[in-house]
Amino acid sequence: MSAQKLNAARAALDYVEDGMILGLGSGSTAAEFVRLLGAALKQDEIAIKGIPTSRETEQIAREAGVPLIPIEQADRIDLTVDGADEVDGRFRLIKGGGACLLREKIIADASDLMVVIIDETKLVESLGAFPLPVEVDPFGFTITAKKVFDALRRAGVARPEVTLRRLGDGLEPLVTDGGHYILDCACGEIPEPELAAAELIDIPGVIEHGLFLDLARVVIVGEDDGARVMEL
Ligand SMILES: O=C(CO)[C@H](O)[C@H](O)COP(=O)(O)O
Repeated sequence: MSAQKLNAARAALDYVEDGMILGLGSGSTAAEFVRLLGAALKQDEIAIKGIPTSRETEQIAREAGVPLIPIEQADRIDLTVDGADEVDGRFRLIKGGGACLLREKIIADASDLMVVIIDETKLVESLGAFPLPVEVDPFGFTITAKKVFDALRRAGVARPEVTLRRLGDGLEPLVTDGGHYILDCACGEIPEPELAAAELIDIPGVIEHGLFLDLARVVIVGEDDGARVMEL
């Protein structure tokens, strides 16, 4: 775990208050937050209820002693703390490097506040160097992949490359917690993220995409010896 990720995760604890329902993000930075949260709950006299964004985070939360509730028991979520693959100056994000984007977006969208925790490498001038993950139904995914390519072209991406994400052995497709596939879309740059988002979500086989627009209100950038908190 890098010091920057750890420092970002630690700074996010300041946003946690007694009685909150918390969305627990996925990925290595969010996992660190969950572990620190578990340790803080043992020390402080506060109680929270967590809702994990992935099976992996659920496991980490259980090991850390963070109490969990099923999402169906919450009609709203106070705060979500999650990582990101890229963050631009308008707090627009690419997420889904860990293939958890659907649950992450459902939970972020249901939250009063989304706090994003990242290291300095995730800050970008414009989105798209990190391949955009698009979660699709396995049925007809080759047709959906062509439609995704066309949609990205219409959104101004010059030469998108759309690749099915596979497991480490390179043979089997990766299957998400929700039973879907991931298409990784190398774009280089996404000139108009809002247009790309609108085009992608219009495709029948697309379940969700990794562009998180107008969701994050706080970005905490971990540095080597602390953290910088930015609020919109
Ligand atoms: O979107 C995600 C998972 O779907 C993660 O938040 C993202 O990939 C960042 O991960 P890490 O903190 O390990 O760099």
